[in-house]
Amino acid sequence: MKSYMPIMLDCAGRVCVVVGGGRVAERKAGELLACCALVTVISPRITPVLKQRHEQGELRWLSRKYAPGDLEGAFMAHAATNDPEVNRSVAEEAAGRGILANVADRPESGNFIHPSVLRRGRLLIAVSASGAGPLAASTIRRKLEEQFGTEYEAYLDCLYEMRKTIKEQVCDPAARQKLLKKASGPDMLDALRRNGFACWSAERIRQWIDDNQEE
Ligand SMILES: C[C@@]1(CC(=O)O)C2=NC(=C\c3[nH]c(c(CCC(=O)O)c3CC(=O)O)Cc3[nH]c(c(CC(=O)O)c3CCC(=O)O)/C=C3\N/C(=C\2)[C@@H](CCC(=O)O)[C@]3(C)CC(=O)O)/[C@H]1CCC(=O)O
Ligand SMILES: NC(=O)c1ccc[n+]([C@@H]2O[C@H](COP(=O)([O-])OP(=O)(O)OC[C@H]3O[C@@H](n4cnc5c(N)ncnc54)[C@H](O)[C@@H]3O)[C@@H](O)[C@H]2O)c1
Repeated sequence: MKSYMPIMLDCAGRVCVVVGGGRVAERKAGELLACCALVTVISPRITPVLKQRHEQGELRWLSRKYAPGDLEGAFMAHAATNDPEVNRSVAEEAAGRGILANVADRPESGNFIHPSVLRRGRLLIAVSASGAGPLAASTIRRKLEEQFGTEYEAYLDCLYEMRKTIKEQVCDPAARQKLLKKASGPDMLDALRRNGFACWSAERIRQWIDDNQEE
């Protein structure tokens, strides 16, 4: 069985090339734009959504067929055309340049695959069936959507503020570690739930630190 390394990749400001302009290219470009990559789509035809995003200045579109050399300067490439030969050429160029490549029709000729993704603000859950079947991954992701509702966005935003304040205000390493552990535990989720998931004020956070430091 193929075993993949899961990582969270920072693509912000990096040139990511998507070859092809159909439904699959649209999905991959969407994920890239969600993480602030500089997206270039190369395809004679593109979907209405990609066209709109191009018109809004969100991505670059080269309205032509792929040509070898198009990956120069790219951080990552997606081969997502409906022509297996073209996808193979893109994969070969990417391999020659040593860049990250995802190949839609022959995943084994690239060096990464996409998981099914659930985003709740800072919370990101990625599910992969390691190539066994994308629809299985997306079914599991849908189940997780029920379990991890939209409240997790507010919860993690609040936790972020709490951790920042704890790090700023508590110098003693042992006390700090104890508070960070407590803030990340299930009690905090319950406390926020009781409060309708409204984020605590800076004052309320400081109060919580004082109360819990004394224990
Ligand atoms: C999860 C998701 C993420 C995403 O793409 O962003 C994803 N595919 C999704 C949808 C989807 N894929 C396919 C259909 C049509 C129905 C069907 O055929 O089943 C649909 C449904 C649709 O399009 O709506 C067909 C398909 N997919 C691949 C092949 C080629 C092959 O397997 O060899 C073929 C046959 C093509 C053909 O025969 O023409 C390959 C891959 N697809 C992967 C990911 C990677 C493995 C992930 C894993 O196993 O964990 C991998 C290996 C490479 C990659 O793409 O990175 C996304 C769901 C998003 C969500 O809903 O959450
Ligand atoms: N990995 C996945 O998630 C997944 C899911 C479904 C399908 N697929 C596979 O992905 C591929 C694309 O699927 P789709 O539904 O987006 O297809 P599609 O037919 O909707 O789009 C294909 C796109 O490729 C472009 N194209 C064709 N030749 C080109 C060239 N020489 N240079 C640049 N662009 C070119 C076309 O203009 C079109 O925009 C297919 O091979 C399909 O088997 C993968």
